[in-house]
Amino acid sequence: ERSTSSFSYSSYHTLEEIYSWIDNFVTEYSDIVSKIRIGHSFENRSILVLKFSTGGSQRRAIWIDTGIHSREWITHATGIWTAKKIVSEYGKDSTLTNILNAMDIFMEIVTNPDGFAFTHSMNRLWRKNKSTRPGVFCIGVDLNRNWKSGFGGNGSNDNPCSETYRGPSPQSEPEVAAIVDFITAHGNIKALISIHSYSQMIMYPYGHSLEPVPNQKELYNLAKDAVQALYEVHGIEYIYGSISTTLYVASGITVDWAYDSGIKYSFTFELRDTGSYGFLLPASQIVPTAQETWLALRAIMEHTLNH
Ligand SMILES: NS(=O)(=O)N[C@@H](Cc1ccccc1)C(=O)O
Ligand SMILES: [Zn+2]
Repeated sequence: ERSTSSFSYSSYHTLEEIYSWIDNFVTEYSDIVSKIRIGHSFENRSILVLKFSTGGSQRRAIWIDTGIHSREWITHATGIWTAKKIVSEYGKDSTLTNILNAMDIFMEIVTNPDGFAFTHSMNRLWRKNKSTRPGVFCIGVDLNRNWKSGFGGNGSNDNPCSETYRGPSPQSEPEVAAIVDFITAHGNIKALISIHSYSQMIMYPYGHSLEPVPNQKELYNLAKDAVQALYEVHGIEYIYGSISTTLYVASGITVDWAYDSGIKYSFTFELRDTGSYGFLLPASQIVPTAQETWLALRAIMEHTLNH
């Protein structure tokens, strides 16, 4: 099917279906979207990023990633829906149009392709990547503990059999190194949003320490506005604050690295729900979740545009 019109945005999909959708999507909307291969996974799958751009070069940009934890299927599904929303709203929604007339958006939908394939084939609740090392019995590194900022601290584990195994060294995992290299080379990313599930939270750095970041008040108020915008769609209540004070201490995480790299608008989302279904959120909640999440994303992107 060449067009994306037969694709169900209210279903969960396999890795192959998502990669095929990406090809159809960039073909169909080639005037505004392109596909970039930023690297490959441990098992040699392509790591793909969608670039939304209306022109210019090296414009300020926003990074969004979903699926860094492979079992969090609602996040990939939300990313796909959001990609379609962006191309549908450009020229219609004035806020989004203003954002895309001045900035680019980069979206990595399947940030952990090996783990994601494994959740379909063998273990629905797999979280980590699938890296192996000589003499190490257990498989996989927690890609949200492998980043340089705060690496090795509390809230990460040096036991390879742990679900929060940090890996042997910062950026040891190709899935993390690919993003670090891309964002560093780009040099003009102004906001980063890393999307997880579940718990219904919008949080900002730091995770590795209880210390507030310099612009904590600004991030607190922006998170508050984003949570309110989300609530107004379907009445779903999120909590918000810094990661370490709102959730728990976690070290070597994406958003701490982003913040310390100069991306002052770094956020992490925990989507629906609060535990009734958890990682097994029914497909019937995909579109409602994506619809409400869009308002929060747009609020953060608009603030980034204007500051
Ligand atoms: N999605 S989750 O269930 O794995 N929870 C996340 C929570 C989290 C998300 C972002 C930064 C630090 C911590 C985790 O990585 O532990
Ligand atoms: Zn997660």
